[in-house]
Amino acid sequence: MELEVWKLVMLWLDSQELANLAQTGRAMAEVVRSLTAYRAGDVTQGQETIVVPIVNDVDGCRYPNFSYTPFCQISLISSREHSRVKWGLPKSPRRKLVEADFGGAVTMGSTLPDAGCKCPDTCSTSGNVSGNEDIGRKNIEQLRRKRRKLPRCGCGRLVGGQIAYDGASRLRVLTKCGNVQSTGEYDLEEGEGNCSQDVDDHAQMTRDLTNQEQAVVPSSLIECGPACACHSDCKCRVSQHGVSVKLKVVRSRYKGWSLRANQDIGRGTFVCEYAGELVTSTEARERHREYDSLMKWGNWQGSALLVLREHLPSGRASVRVNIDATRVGNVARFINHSCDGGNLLPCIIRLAGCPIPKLGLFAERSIFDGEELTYSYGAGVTPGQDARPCFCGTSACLGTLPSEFT
Ligand SMILES: C[S@@+](CC[C@H](N)C(=O)[O-])C[C@H]1O[C@@H](n2cnc3c(N)ncnc32)[C@H](O)[C@@H]1O
Repeated sequence: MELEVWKLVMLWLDSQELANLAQTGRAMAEVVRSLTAYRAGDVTQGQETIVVPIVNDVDGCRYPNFSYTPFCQISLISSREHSRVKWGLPKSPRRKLVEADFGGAVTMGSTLPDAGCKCPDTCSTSGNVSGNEDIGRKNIEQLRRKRRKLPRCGCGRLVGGQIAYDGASRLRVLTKCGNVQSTGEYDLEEGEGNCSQDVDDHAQMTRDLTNQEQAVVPSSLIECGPACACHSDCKCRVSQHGVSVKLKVVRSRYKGWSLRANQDIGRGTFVCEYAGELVTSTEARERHREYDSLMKWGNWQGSALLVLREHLPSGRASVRVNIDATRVGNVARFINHSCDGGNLLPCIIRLAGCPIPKLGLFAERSIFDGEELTYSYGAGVTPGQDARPCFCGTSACLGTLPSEFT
């Protein structure tokens, strides 16, 4: 069909016009090449402080089709409109990488005024000592004295009250079997449990939260948020500055795109949050159906629709948040599943004054430069009949990807 049109056009053009047309074609090809290079040079399109390159040594696919957003945004389109939008939402304006706008948007009319801290600049919890301050035992007394002058802050804590971050802003890691491993810092405030006490508390807490021994048990923590008085540089806002480590998006042979470390990453380091469109559960179900049918039709790499459920100790879900990063999302949308739980630890993060929790992804162990970043899409989820094959390649591989219709 196209060939016939081309012949028809050529019949109407004289040689000069043909030459002009060829020149225009070359110029347009150049523009397309530079746009492709720009897109492939940084998947974030300049919206993170760190450039994330795209590498493909496998096939001709230059870059993935989606629009980048550093933080979750509320979806303004219905599922019917959504199915007509092929290439994400209109690009969001360049943003300052502090999450005030996200917090502001979702807390409209529902800000919890008393939930935040009143710290003047940066918060004072024992885990939030500046990374430059070397906390040797001999300095503890000195720091204690310094702290007494500052207001005590309730932010930067795990569920249960333990300090969430160490002095270098690393999560005090909760492992897959549910133990906290201290990263070696000291708790400084009087009346606080020591590290071994934390281990016991967390082991108990995670036993309460799940019956599945090997499940990844997301920890839950609270950071300073829109209701707090402290500055955006506060040490209790670790997850609010976008991607924090060097990453790259790499094409893989069997799993489509994947996310890899582009530097060594220390255990407990915040890698990124899972950002995308926040959608209602009805909308999420409609999109799930749409993605399933797209999958049946062809060479589509799959959805990045994540359902975050927070459970009460009884096991009953208390909060459900649907984040769809398929058309609009951040680097987390490239993270593939691993049946052994992978090297990332999902952690529910609440910002003070913001009722919608988000999902942070932390290094569960030391990760080496070039290693693929993975986590489990759903431990204990029984795959349905048309579950897709899993290529995680681990000895724990169950053969199919976890998926459930919720
Ligand atoms: C959130 S996306 C991950 C990025 C995706 N690979 C891409 O190219 O955009 C989830 C999709 O990736 C693919 N995927 C993820 N983990 C996989 C695995 N272990 N084996 C096979 N495919 C996988 C599936 O198609 C899944 O629906």
